[in-house]
Amino acid sequence: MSALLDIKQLSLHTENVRLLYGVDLTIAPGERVGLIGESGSGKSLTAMAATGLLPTNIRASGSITLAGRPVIDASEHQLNLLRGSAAAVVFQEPLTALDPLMRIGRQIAEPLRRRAARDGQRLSGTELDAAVLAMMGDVALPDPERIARAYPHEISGGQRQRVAIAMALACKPSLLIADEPTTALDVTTQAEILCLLDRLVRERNMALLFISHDLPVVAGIVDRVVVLRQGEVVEAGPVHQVFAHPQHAYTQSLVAAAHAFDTALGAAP
Ligand SMILES: Nc1ncnc2c1ncn2[C@@H]1O[C@H](COP(=O)(O)OP(=O)(O)OP(=O)(O)O)[C@@H](O)[C@H]1O
Repeated sequence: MSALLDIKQLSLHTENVRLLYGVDLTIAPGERVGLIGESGSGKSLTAMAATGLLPTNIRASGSITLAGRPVIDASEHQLNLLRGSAAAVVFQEPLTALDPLMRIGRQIAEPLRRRAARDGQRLSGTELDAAVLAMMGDVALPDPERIARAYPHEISGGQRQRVAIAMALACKPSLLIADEPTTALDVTTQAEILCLLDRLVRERNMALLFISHDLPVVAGIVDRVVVLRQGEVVEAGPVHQVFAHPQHAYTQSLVAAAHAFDTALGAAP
């Protein structure tokens, strides 16, 4: 089966700094891959490069193919055709994705309308309202009628992340990129959002690129992991294998830290 996302020998650099060195990362349709590494290792830049969202001061070399189309050096028009339908991104901070001055219902309606137009459909106002409420139900937002009328600052952080997920899913992407989607949330809400993503990705048969610095978080949701350190891939493989037998000293330290945390939790009164 041909890859949905195929990154080969991706290097990124600014005028005078190398940020990523020869990264390879492939995701098949429906596959779930974790990209892990410490802060500053290049995880977000890899995701931005995959969707053609790199800051203008960063140059890329190597090759990236998304849904069979080249991404590096693609025009904005070509990238706009890929964004949303081939891949959609959920960011760490949901407010990044939300317009503070627009009601939640309208924000979810916009990608739904665009997706329908792309499929050659024109939704009436009533159909669009119904689709928005259905989408809010899919991401388990409570009291959807009230939240549809609310502004982003009037709902909780966890609810905002559910809205951002709804907006990403409204585009029906083949690949969902989740860039540390639970880091800004408290522990209980983190677990709920992880469960939600896990369920939605399975139900919709989407591929997932899950970015995190936290190996145990990733382990529960992906099939395979790629470990980045200082801009280089140091290890990659099936998640259970990497967890049980980490080969690289850096991965070993991540696994040891996770076990130490579990032990500390087990010992807590
Ligand atoms: N526009 C930019 N110009 C120059 N350097 C940048 C730019 N954006 C990111 N970097 C640098 O590239 C490196 C990788 O950044 P990136 O955001 O991909 O890390 P990350 O692994 O996602 O970290 P975190 O977990 O903290 O989000 C960092 O050293 C960062 O400072």
